[in-house]
Amino acid sequence: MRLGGRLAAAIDILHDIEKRHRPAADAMRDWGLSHRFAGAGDRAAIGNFVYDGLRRRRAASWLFDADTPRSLVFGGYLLENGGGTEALDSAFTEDRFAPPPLDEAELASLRARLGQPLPDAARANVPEWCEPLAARAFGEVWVEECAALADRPPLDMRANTLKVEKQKVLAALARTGAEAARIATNGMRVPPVAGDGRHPNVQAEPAFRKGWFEVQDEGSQIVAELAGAAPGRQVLDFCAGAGGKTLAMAAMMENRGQIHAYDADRQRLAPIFDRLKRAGCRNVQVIAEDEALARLEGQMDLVIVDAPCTGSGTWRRRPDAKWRLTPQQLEARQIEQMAILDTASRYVKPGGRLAYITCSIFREENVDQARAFIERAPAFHPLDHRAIWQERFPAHPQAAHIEENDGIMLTPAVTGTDGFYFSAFERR
Ligand SMILES: C[S@@+](CC[C@H](N)C(=O)[O-])C[C@H]1O[C@@H](n2cnc3c(N)ncnc32)[C@H](O)[C@@H]1O
Repeated sequence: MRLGGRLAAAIDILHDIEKRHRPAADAMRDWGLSHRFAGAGDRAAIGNFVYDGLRRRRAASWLFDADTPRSLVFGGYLLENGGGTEALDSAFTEDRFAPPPLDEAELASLRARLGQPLPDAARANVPEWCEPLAARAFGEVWVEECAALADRPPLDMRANTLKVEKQKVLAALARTGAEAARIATNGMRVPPVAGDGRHPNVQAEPAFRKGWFEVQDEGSQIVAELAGAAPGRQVLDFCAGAGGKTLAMAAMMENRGQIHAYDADRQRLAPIFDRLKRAGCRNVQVIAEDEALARLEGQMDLVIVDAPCTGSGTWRRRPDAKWRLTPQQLEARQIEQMAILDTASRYVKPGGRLAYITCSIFREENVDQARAFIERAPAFHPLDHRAIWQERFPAHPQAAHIEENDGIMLTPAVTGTDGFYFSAFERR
């Protein structure tokens, strides 16, 4: 396929996403199934057009003065690749599968706006109702912080030290372009793709099948490290899901002590069994029965709550979720977070630690929850987050937003990772 056909395909996929309110990944997959002639390179390029348009929706629609699949794809293309309207001309003239060329209104808007500084709202690229939330979270740098959430993400991995050292994994992955990550101890990173490129399919590598590494955002690795799991401890991962944090903690514990992995939704735990086996984790007990959970009350050295949240910190990877999110969903997540913190705290033993994690950037799900929890649960007090960070990552004192009593915030702009929040409390 040539550029014109690829752009047209991206527009079709965005129409499908919009009309049927479905996740971008599902629409992409269905398009692939009904267009089997498209090769891997075509799919990657089309995927980039779809995701770039969604990441930069406000900027693209400002450029065209229209919020349509067409303006998202063309705008995303121009913003990502630079250049003027002539960059699109060849797509229209040399390909009969191309979308109709730019009309007078589109050209007029582009002539007036292309090359002009973007207004704040367009640069931030978040839904209008999220702007005050972002301003509350980041103060005067909210536009820069949100703009970084609209960039293409890197591909991050974690070397599994239960099996092998990071250097050996990096050597095995040499042809993928993976390098040591900046902060996470066992992190490895392939930088964001450029142009119509795509990330290597690392899960097809023999090293992956051997359990030498996991695909995991560096921010997720960092918060797992901050939680403080150590060999010999008794740990409850209360929202274990597919086990991303569980696996990282099992490696930190060198398979000594015990991790109890629980999730209210058993279906979410399904992938954990294969992952544990592949990674060689032998100290993880997946909790399937409520009685088994009840026996842990007041017994745990560490309970981690990787809470269900809006996922606003992951908008680089799931930009379609950014536009689907509603204030009602934010409110529902806050109510769940409160209830889960209260329940999970029962399992912490005196002197033990409760770690609260979200992949959200909103204070409403982060600091507000941490402070409200302390109010409700006087047996707990916040730990010194500066000390926790300094102990774990002494070489990177500036790499996160840290407030001593209020927790640690990782962001694409400051940490170079997805957005994450971490706070920890100790039971007296
Ligand atoms: C952010 S995800 C967990 C991701 C996982 N820890 C990882 O690192 O891969 C949040 C999880 O919380 C679970 N959850 C939601 N409500 C819960 C509750 N009341 N108690 C325990 N888990 C809950 C969800 O099923 C979901 O799997």
